[in-house]
Amino acid sequence: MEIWREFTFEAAHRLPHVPDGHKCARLHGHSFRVELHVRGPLDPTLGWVMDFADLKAAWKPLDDALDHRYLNEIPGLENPTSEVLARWLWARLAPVVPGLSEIVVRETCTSGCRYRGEG
Ligand SMILES: Nc1nc2c(c(=O)[nH]1)N=C([C@H](O)[C@H](O)COP(=O)(O)OP(=O)(O)OP(=O)(O)O)CN2
Ligand SMILES: [Zn+2]
Repeated sequence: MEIWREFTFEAAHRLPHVPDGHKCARLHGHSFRVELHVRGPLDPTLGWVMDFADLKAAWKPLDDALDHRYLNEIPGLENPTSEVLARWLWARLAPVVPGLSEIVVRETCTSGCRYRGEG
């Protein structure tokens, strides 16, 4: 079974490697949305895969690191695309969230990235 919890944070970024004239080279901000998915067996007594509160606790240090920040200044996020951010989050969350199966990063309502720990 799989559960998920969604988190949001506000941050600014710019994409330094886009072609000349690309709008994303300019400093701008997003209300980022992040889904953390966890896959595992249903505990027969507790009736859950994992307490949603445990996901919230795992997210807290990431929120502290990202919310109301300029992402480009954060080590590892010098080119803060959704893809780079998803991989950056995975590296920090996989060691502390057993069964982490997927991270979804949404920059806007219509675009985002789904990452399952592959290359
Ligand atoms: N593969 C990726 N492409 C783009 C990323 C990204 O992270 N990965 N990021 C951006 C920009 O950050 C941009 O802010 C978001 O892109 P886009 O969806 O194009 O933004 P809009 O909502 O403004 O889209 P419109 O259709 O132009 O309204 C760009 N590409
Ligand atoms: Zn952007």
